[in-house]
Amino acid sequence: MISLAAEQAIAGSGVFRLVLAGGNTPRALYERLRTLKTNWEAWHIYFGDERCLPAADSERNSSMARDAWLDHVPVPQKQVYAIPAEMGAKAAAAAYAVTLKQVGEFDLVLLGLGEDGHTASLFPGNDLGQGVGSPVALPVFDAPKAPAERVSLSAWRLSQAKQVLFLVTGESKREAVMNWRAGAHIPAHAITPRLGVDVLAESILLEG
Ligand SMILES: O=C1O[C@H](COP(=O)(O)O)[C@@H](O)[C@H](O)[C@H]1O
Repeated sequence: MISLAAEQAIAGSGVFRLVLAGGNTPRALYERLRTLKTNWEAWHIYFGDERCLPAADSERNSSMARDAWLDHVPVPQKQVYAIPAEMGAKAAAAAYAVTLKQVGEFDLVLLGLGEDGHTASLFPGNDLGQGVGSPVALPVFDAPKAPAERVSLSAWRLSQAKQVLFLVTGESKREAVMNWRAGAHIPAHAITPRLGVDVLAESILLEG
């Protein structure tokens, strides 16, 4: 799906605008993408969320993506738009909104799903930035998963995408997926691109 989305976007507009998920789930996929035959010069890489840690901290989502994939392919460095979370959540959210100012619809947004239903760094009970005209990026100070301070694209901005693909792996995510399927308003439910979302669920026994 990623390779097809890239081909179609590059054929249509000359660029492929991809938003990356963080966490552990996408690591294996990112490693596989190292061998993809594509025009890497056309790829523009954004991040759905980031943890407020020093720039090269190994727990950062951007570090994982670089280590697993981006440092191994010739994507121009200036086309990897990391969230400057080392500045602190508020300043980084404002700076990333400026970075995204000239960027229209993303071609593909990759997202994960936490056991509590969070996606990117949009956690249950927090402002998800769902309404039209919500801020592009939200500072988060009380994430229940460490670190507490983070930056997340809003649900509204993540939904400005031609395609959205959730990557979900492991039994521990089953309840969240079942709740989502049953219509529960978990944060993932707030991602509403015009063509809907795709969910790739691996190693999860789904009933019904
Ligand atoms: O903290 C985060 O969690 C979610 C899910 O991560 P996973 O390790 O369970 O796959 C991730 O999508 C998000 O980007 C990340 O910051």
